[in-house]
This record gives sequence, C-alpha cells and structure tokens, in this order.
Amino acid sequence: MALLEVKNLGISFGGLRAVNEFHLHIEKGCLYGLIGPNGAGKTTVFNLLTGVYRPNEGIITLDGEPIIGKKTIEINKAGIARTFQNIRLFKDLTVLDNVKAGLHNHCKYSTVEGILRLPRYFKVEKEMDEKAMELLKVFDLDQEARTLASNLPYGKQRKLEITRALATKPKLLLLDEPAAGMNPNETKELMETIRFVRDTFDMTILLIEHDMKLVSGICEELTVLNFGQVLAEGKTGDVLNNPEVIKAYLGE
Ligand SMILES: Nc1ncnc2c1ncn2[C@@H]1O[C@H](COP(=O)(O)OP(=O)(O)OP(=O)(O)O)[C@@H](O)[C@H]1O
Repeated sequence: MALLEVKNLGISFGGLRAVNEFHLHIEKGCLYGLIGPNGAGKTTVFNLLTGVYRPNEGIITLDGEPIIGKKTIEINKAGIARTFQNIRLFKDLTVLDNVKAGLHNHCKYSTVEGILRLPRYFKVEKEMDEKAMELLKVFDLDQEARTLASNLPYGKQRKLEITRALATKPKLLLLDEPAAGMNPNETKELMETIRFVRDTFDMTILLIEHDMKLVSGICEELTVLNFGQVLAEGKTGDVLNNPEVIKAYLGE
C-alpha cells in the first residue's frame, strides 16, 4: 500500500484553476520529487496536503487514512511534517527550543500541569530536553543548542528546520525548495542530509525543487506539474528525458 495516495485533487482561487485532476502515489521510503515551472501549483499541492487549503474535490490518504477536512495540527499528528520555501524558524528562540517546539505536538502534560508547574511538567520537559539534544546530535547541531536560531548560518538554519519537522515524528516529510538560496557547497551538504534522513529514519520524503542537480542526484521518482496538472511522472531518469518535460520545463 502507498504511504501517500492522492486522487483527482483540485482547487480554484476565484477564476484561477491552480491544481486540476492532480494525482500522486508515493511508496514508503521513497525519495520523491515534485517539479515544474514557476506558478505551476507545487506549493499549493503542499498546502493541500497539509490542510492549509481545503480542496474543491479529490481524495488524500496517508497510510490508508483520509486526511481531507483535518486541521493542519491534526494532519501533523497523523504524520505529515513540512519545511518552507522561506525558512520559518522561531528566530528568537534557541536552536534547542525550536526542536522542542516540534516535540510539543506529542507533549504529555496538560495545560494545567504546565501552568501550575506540577512535577509532571518538569519530568516531561526534562525528557523533551534530552530527546531534542539527541536529535540535534544526529544533525551535528548539538554544539549550537543554546544559540539563537537567527544566529545560525543559512545552511544550518535549513538543517534545523528539517530537525524540527522530524521532531514531530512524521511518516512523510515535505521539503519545499530546500536548496533555495544555498551555494553549491551547502546544496551538496543538503543532499547528503536528505539522504541521511531517509536512511536513518526510514523516512518517506516528498520535495519541491528547482535545482536539477539536486533533483537528479537524490530523487528516485518524479512528478512534473504544469499549469496545475500532471505533465509526466515516473522514474527520475525517464521523466527528465521525456520530450514534453524538456519542452515545457527543462528547455526554458
Ligand atoms: N491563496 C491563493 N490565492 C490566490 N491565488 C493563489 C493562492 N495560492 C496560490 N495561488 C496561485 O496559484 C498558482 C500556483 O501557485 P504556487 O505557489 O502553488 O506555484 P509553485 O509551482 O509553487 O510556484 P513557484 O515555483 O514559483 O514557487 C499561482 O498562479 C498562484 O498565484
């Protein structure tokens, strides 16, 4: 069974049909790419998958469970986490607290226990500190745990955003243009990080990206979106050699 199954998804904004008859089938553990020209509807697809937008029609199931109609927070709890095109960290919080914010989705003390600072609050907070530090160590960010997120270099901010998303324990990780604004060295390191995340956490990853080196280097399968519709899909090599794809996108 596919981890993510999307059928006949569509949404209009006024007269603009942003996504039309869109489908996607992603197996567990796959590193999958969603590519297409500017304005093709890629981020809109992410917003539909994460409950930011409600589609006009279509079906989305995660691990067999329908998720349309759920709130963003519920979809995150069901197992979808994302990062953003423009990094959205809590810039005035420390690196550690950013990761703890991700862990809070599975927080095991009540609001009352938190406000009254009951013993359970301290116990759970300590556990979260330890878990966050473990994750930061995996990503070689533990030395910067007390640094403000805004003071990290750009490449590490991207890494921290991925770490925070993983803290929510997703089944599916969505990365929206992770290489945007990166220099070639940072992009190379990012590719290793993405592969590492997939292998270490047995993660399924769907990423939007314009950097074709990254796409051809790490994605096993691709869907090409054009004017909100699927133009091509399949194994990365086949899709990138498809004449229609070259004409509509790569040949630009
Ligand atoms: N909330 C909205 N209201 C109106 N139009 C929207 C909204 N969100 C997206 N659109 C429009 O839908 C279309 C698809 O936009 P989207 O951001 O999904 O494209 P994209 O493929 O992610 O582009 P890019 O590669 O430039 O990020 C665009 O024409 C955009 O202006």
